[in-house]
Amino acid sequence: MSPVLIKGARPYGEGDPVDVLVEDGVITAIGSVRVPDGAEVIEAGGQVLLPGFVDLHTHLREPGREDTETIETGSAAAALGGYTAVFAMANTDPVADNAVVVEHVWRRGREVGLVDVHPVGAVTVGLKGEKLAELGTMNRSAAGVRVFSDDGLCVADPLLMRRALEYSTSLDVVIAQHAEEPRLTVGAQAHEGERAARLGYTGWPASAEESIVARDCLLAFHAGARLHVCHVSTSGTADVLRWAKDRGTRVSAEVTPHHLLLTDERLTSYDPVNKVNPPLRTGTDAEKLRAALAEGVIDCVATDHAPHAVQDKDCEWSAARPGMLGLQTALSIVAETMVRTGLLDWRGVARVMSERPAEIGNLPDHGRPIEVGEPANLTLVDPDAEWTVRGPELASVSANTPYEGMRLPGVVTATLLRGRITAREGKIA
Ligand SMILES: NC(=O)N[C@@H](CC(=O)O)C(=O)O
Ligand SMILES: [Zn+2]
Ligand SMILES: [Zn+2]
Repeated sequence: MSPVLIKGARPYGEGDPVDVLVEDGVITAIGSVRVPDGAEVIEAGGQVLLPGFVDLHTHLREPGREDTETIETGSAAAALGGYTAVFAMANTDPVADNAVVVEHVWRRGREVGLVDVHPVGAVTVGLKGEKLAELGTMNRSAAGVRVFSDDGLCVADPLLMRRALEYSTSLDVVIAQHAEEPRLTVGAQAHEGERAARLGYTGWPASAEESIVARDCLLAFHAGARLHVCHVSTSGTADVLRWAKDRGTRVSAEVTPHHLLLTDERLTSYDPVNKVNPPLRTGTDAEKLRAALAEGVIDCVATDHAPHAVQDKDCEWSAARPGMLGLQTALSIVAETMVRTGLLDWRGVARVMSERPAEIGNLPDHGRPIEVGEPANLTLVDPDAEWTVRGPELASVSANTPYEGMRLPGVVTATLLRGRITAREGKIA
């Protein structure tokens, strides 16, 4: 593997530009560095250098729905979006609820080699919410599963959730919950509020999320277990998290880029590209979520990248599947909602997109400081450049981006995985 010299980059967007030399997958020099023989040179021109992003919440759809995304195409989207590691959710077909499936996903991710693909294991067999899957077997498999979730569905039974949390403590793994009380969201189509009412959609109330988060925080507290809350969407959930953290609960939480930027005002377009679970909420929710992320009450950003086929999106709202693409647009949405607004600086972006997710997902080689001797998982971002989102040009098989045609700030210009360039100038290397 040839050395890579990143010339004139600003780590965390701070200070004067420096050269960063990468050899054998490790950062070996930072400062003013002479170009070594055979080195690939990246002229950074003062761009922002960050630790490679880590996504705790991705749907890669393989096995089962390769017509919408594969581990290969999803990995490409991730690398182009600045990611060096992703956690692939278990709601595949077959479900990733056993060692065979999680090892398959993990191996395929390694073969593709663009990002580290860490399979999430299901909490319950077949995501049915009836009995616990063999968490220990998945944890001890080659895939080394460290995050478990029934995402797409909520582990609604409190006894089962309690057992999962208690069992998780002996494995030192985290249970990630899709917080949705199913009894409160029967037939739900959109955020419960004035807009949904006017359009005649059954509402998805904030309380369906908040009641599960409150319950789970209490269960986790009493079990001494680690809980991770997926895609926080309401300001009330942020309040519950603040309370739970204050009393010492081992809880972490993520917010998606779309819940930071988009609101239920989008409903009036009737375009199912805006249908997602949990639904787009109000402008006040989005504002409070941004503040909670800046404050650390919400730990990190996760994409909930959810590719869907044309026939599952280009249809009547009520028949459409929920979910939207996220991997290639996440950095730009964070730049727009958090950096341009002054809520986070680039060091803060490193925290919410790399360091915290790596800690929560227990990835010791990711989210590391940009220092000599550290693994070279790195992302170079041009903070001043802008680009226009075009669904069909994204690397995903699917094209269901809610940002179609939008001009966004922040362009990922290079991604390095263990010292190897995986993406460069918008192309897979
Ligand atoms: N977010 C979504 O709307 N959809 C996800 C499932 C999920 O994250 O709950 C999917 O798998 O399509
Ligand atoms: Zn979910
Ligand atoms: Zn999801």
